[in-house]
Amino acid sequence: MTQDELKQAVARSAIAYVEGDIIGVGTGSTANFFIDELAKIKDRFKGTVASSEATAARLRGHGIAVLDLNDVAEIAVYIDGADEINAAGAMIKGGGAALTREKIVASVSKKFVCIADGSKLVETMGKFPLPVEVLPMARNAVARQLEKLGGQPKLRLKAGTDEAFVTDNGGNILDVAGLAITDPVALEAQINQIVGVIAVGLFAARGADVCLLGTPEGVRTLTY
Ligand SMILES: O=C[C@H](O)[C@H](O)[C@H](O)COP(=O)(O)O
Repeated sequence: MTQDELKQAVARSAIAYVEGDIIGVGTGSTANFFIDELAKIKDRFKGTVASSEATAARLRGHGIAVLDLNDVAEIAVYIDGADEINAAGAMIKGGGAALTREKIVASVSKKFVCIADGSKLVETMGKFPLPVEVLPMARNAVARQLEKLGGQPKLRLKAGTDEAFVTDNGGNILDVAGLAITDPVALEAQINQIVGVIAVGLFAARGADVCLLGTPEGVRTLTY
């Protein structure tokens, strides 16, 4: 099975977790497969809250309503991919630069269902560089603080240019390599304290409740 086939399989399995009127929808290639599956049952719910402009555009392209989070009191389930996930359901996210909105939508959702191909399950997180969204004026100041934590931050660039990548929120991203994340909850709290950080792509204090993991033997369900 290809990685895309594994992603498609978990996206299909995630449909069983869709509940309530409003669905929280993540960002990325796995989330995109999920959106395509969600379109097939769009008469079963009222609308969605999107974690990025790209996700909102794909949902609207399928004729699915996208609501402003300010108009939504409660989300039963949030479904999204991850760059890494550990045995406790803590994740690194933000490879697709949507970490801040993903964290916000996840924070108001009762259940977080992570959908990922098997390669994302790791023992110790940190091989995937940890994305940190920062205010542009603070990017060098934040980078110096991240170095003190043992990381090697690198400013994410717009593909094929030497200009800084700009997120949906007007922020920049520092991708921090070299961290062996043995205590994700503590590191998330520590990075959140750095002035100039908008959000860190560690989802540990609020991790996944369920992970649907695509493997060649089938979809494994991990619950936390
Ligand atoms: O910012 C992007 C998100 O956190 C994605 O959920 C994450 O990067 C995983 O993406 P993919 O499903 O493309 O591997």
